[in-house]
Amino acid sequence: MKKRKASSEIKGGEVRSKRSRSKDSEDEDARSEKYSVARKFTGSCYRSSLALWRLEEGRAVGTRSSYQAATLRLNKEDGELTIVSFDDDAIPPYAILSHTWGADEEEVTFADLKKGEGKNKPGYEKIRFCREQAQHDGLQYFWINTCCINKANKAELAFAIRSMFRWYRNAVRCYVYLSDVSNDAIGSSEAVESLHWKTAFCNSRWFTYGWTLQELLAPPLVEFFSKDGEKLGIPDSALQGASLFDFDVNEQISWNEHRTTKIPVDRAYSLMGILGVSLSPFDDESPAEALKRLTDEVDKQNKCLQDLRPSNPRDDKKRIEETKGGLLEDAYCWVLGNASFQQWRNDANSHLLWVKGDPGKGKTMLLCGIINELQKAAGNTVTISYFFCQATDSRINSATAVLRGLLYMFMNQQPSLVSHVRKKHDHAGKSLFEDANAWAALTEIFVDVLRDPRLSTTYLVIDALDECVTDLPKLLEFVAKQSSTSSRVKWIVSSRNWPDIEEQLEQAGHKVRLSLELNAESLSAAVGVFIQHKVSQLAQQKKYDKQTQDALFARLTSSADGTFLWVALVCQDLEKTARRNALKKLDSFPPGLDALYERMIQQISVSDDAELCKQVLALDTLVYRPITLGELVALAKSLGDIANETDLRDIIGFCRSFLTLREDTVYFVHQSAKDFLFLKASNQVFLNGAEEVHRVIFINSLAILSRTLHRDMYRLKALGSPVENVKPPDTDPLAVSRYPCVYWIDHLLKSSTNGVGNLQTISVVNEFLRKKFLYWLEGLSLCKSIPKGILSMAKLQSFVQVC
Ligand SMILES: Nc1ncnc2c1ncn2[C@@H]1O[C@H](COP(=O)(O)OP(=O)(O)OP(=O)(O)O)[C@@H](O)[C@H]1O
Repeated sequence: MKKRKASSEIKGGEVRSKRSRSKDSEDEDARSEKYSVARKFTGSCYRSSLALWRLEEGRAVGTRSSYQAATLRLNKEDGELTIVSFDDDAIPPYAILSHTWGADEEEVTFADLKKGEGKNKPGYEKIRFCREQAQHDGLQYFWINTCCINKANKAELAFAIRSMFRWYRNAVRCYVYLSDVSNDAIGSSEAVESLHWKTAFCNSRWFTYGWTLQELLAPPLVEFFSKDGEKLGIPDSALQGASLFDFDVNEQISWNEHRTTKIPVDRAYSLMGILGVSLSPFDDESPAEALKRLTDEVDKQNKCLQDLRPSNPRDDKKRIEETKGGLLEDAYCWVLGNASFQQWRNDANSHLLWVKGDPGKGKTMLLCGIINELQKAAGNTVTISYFFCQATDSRINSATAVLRGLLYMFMNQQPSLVSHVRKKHDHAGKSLFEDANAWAALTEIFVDVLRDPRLSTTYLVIDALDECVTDLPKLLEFVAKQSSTSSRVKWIVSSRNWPDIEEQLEQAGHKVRLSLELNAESLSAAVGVFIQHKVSQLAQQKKYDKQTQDALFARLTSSADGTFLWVALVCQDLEKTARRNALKKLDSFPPGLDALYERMIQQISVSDDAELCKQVLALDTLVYRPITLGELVALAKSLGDIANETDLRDIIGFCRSFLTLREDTVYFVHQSAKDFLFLKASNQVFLNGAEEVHRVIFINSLAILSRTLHRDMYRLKALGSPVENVKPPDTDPLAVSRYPCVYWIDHLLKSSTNGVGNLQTISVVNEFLRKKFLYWLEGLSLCKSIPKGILSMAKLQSFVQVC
């Protein structure tokens, strides 16, 4: 194999590769060498990505390992520049310079500084500018690509190219030095002056360079300066805010379309950081090949992220806030001044905050507010990963789902961390996150991420631990252990006052507890704000007079007992009550959440549709995920006389104190409503026991599946079509079969007392499997639920064996 000879240097954001490799060298060769370089990096890049040297006037001192970039420090005492080394996880705040390069001989290089030379070069002006600006901004450290990378060291150079986006992103400030924009017009009228620099600004070379795009996009704060060091008035807000993940890949690539790089292929490489992927430059690669390699890598990365996330926690947060009626800042901001919260936030030794309280006390909304506040305070200089468990949604009610969601959010904010997931995902694919070993794999990845020095200060938030239905003990053990290990990571979890949770979180060191019951005064004031908001909303909507408003306010205040949900449920009921009956109705709401639910079930019990309502409530309480109206109609067929969706909508309307419809899917208004029915009203809802309802769902499921499953349901024709590429037909033949397909075995197992089935049941199952087994597998695959199906089959096998 030929030895590859390549050298490159970074130029004003340009990577210049002096490629001396013969044309006929094979890719294989390049790849193998590239990987050997890449392997060398892994050792070092985790240890120290931004190493610093010490420089004194004209002379460098100190030690420095290979391929570490240098950052300059201004000595306060003598005003001299020093270069100092830091480990990656201990880098102090620094400024970074973005600029375009002048001629080679004009720039001050790393070698110049090492020899104590370069002060007479024109490029020293930038160093002087950056030093003064950083000093002005109270920053002792700054980084400039001309002189902080030893370009003679290939490994260091390649490492720098791959790390550049991160270095720009982690800088506290980025100064864009426009050497072709001057303030000559100063002294002219304000309008002329403004017009002058704005024209020069728009025409600046800086905007046409490929590499400067990432220098514009990555940093949290970008400021523009003329060559005279005058700050130009570009509003910071225009350059801040949206995460690059919010943009489509093609759109991001198009941003670079009109930019140039000295070496054409570098236009593709300059997109690496922006697109969040890492490639080592190949010799003799054409721009088209590089772009193809880049987009292939982005595709792999996207596939990995798609497989990783059970749902997007950011969307879940938005949905939860919306369905709970919108987040009121004044109803959660009390927590910011709370002593326990402040201790957790400010004390470096407090790593875990446990927010605990009874149902409906506002924990979920409080955590939504805390996330917003942390984001506001820290911007994108910290990583905030959060997850909202919801027992009613099987995608987000397990310990593995929590880790997947948190990891997904990490990757979203720090794409370089994806490498930890890719290591395993590239081999195993999606099953990595779903098979029997998923927990082991995910915890391993998670620990690697938490140990990665590139991870910035991090907040991890998990809401509603009590709604983690599968493997909660494992999750608690993991949280307790991990929250005690890393000082850069702070955790917040919330749950109801469950002794099991308390017991396991007890194991965590450095924890702080925030009990809502023990903060009754603050909570009561917050509920007061909420009541005020709800009363004025209702008054507007129902046109209440002053007397009704006052009576409503007084009644809600006296009975709420610090429970937001009680207020929300009463107001929801009043929305459906005629204005003239409001005061009368008001007196009928008992204080306390359970009493309120009890009254609501009583009301349903005396209505004309009592039986149907209870059957729907019973069925909805026992299904494993929220089901659509269509699925409900199909599953409820033999429960009563519900003939169609319109009837069903009416029934759900009667059950509105417990159920709500969103985009044709039936949800519980709140987890506590479902818990109440299951735990405290089971004798009213499950007239013949919960097993009987499970049995009906199981029987109906098999009937639906026997009717709808057949060969090639989506008419794919070709065998082996990847399920990711399959789109359901307009009229989906599986529309009502999805739920039964995935969950029929769960209902079968729950329909028998002590897990033992009778012979009649076994023969029904036998008949179904004999006739439909392969079609069922096809259905599971189209529902993307093969892993769940396999686990269910194992359970079925054990069940059949004991019969
Ligand atoms: N800050 C807030 N802004 C607006 N509404 C709020 C706020 N806090 C609570 N609420 C209202 O109170 C209801 C209950 O709040 P939330 O769901 O957060 O309680 P919880 O303590 O998480 O309950 P559970 O433990 O039973 O899940 C919400 O549906 C919402 O209507």
